[in-house]
Amino acid sequence: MKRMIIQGGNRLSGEVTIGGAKNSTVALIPAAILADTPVQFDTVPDILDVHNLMIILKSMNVKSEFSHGVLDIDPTQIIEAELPSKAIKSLRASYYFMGALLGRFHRATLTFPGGDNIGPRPIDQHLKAFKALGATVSENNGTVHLEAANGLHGTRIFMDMVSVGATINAILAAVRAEGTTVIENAAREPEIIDLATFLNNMGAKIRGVGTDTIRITGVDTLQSMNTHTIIADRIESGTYLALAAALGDGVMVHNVIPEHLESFTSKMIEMGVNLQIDSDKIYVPKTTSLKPVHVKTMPFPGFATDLQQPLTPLMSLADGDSVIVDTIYPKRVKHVPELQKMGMQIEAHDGTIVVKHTDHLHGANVSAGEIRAGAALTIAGLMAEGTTVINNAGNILRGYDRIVWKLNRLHANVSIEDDSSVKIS
Ligand SMILES: CC(=O)N[C@H]1[C@@H](OP(=O)(O)OP(=O)(O)OC[C@H]2O[C@@H](n3ccc(=O)[nH]c3=O)[C@H](O)[C@@H]2O)O[C@H](CO)[C@@H](O)[C@@H]1O
Ligand SMILES: C=C(OP(=O)(O)O)C(=O)O
Repeated sequence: MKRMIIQGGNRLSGEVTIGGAKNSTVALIPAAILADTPVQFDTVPDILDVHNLMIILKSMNVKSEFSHGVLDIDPTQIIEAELPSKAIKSLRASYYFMGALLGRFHRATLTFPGGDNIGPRPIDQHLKAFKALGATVSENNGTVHLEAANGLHGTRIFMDMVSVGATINAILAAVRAEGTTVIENAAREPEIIDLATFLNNMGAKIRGVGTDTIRITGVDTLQSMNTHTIIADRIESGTYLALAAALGDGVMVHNVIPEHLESFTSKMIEMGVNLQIDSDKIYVPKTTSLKPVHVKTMPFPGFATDLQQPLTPLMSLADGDSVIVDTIYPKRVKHVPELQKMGMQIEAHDGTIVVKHTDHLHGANVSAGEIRAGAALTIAGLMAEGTTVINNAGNILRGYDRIVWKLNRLHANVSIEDDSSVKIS
């Protein structure tokens, strides 16, 4: 098990550069197996999810190499093989191999994915989309088998709820299907647009991404001609903005797409943070007084569920009660009892989180139950007096690019140890 050790109390200042979006990257890597040529991605975040996806690729004889933010994938010698269930279970997005393998081989067998433990995460809409496209679905002992014996055929799919994962999986399966597929009530997250940009540049015909109706006309081949640069991670951006406002003496956050963060930055401005927003960077000055806010998480462009936790330490500095209602994952409250251990006045009841003004946080031994709970604990640990040990720090490293290095460059004092007490960066 990995632990993050934080010596709290340092004020932060300087510059930080945001990496490529985790939620784009983890869809782009499975999408790469749909190509008939090698593909290359740039600004790839160095996160555990990427390394686990590379293990899954290897099991299919797909070579990949990752160095200095560039990931090369060669799917031209791909074979059908049993996929490693440990790697599949280590992340959520392994379920994108369902759509991608269906698109490539018209069949797929996978164990159920893992990912953050944030309440029930059914995949009924993914399976509904595969069935509509002509696949049969059978489940046995935690394994899903998909088979489209007569190929995949374009169809109309109305999603019962807005789902990022189901929208992406439907695109992956439909992109090489025969005919036209229309996805209605589709998710509109920027990462879906990024995926479609990658596929369209290889010859796919995907129209309407970013709206709730996506039209995909299947093509016979996908061929990559150029490097795909992954969009900036809006959740990592929001995390550093919140951290900078909570304990910064002036922090510049580079490589940000402000349009992807409007629901978040507008809340910070409402709190009284004087953000200076430029075209691709945001400066966070030292904050003096903060007002409480109410947040309701919604599908994009609403306030992201992945950003409610990183905002809680900042909310604890406001001069009143802030309220969070997570409508996407009402049970996503793993950060609450851990933050309480550090002295934060925070409570969760019936799907509502209330954060009260807290004068003093102290270091504690806590656990990152999921990635964004880990982000909240990291910020709280940096604000607290004394030492904080965050157990299960692997959950943080699943999705935060080179976080120890980035934080220490801002003058934090953070390290990661594993069970053998070996320090890693
Ligand atoms: C790898 C990735 O991109 N992960 C993101 C993705 O997760 P993920 O794609 O798993 O989340 P979804 O958008 O699918 O989930 C949205 C809601 O729909 C429900 N649902 C979803 C699918 C389904 O078949 N049935 C169903 O009931 C879920 O339980 C949830 O309440 O979007 C979430 C919501 O923005 C983010 O928190 C995750 O960071
Ligand atoms: C919930 C998240 O990730 P995943 O869907 O990969 O578990 C997240 O990034 O906050």
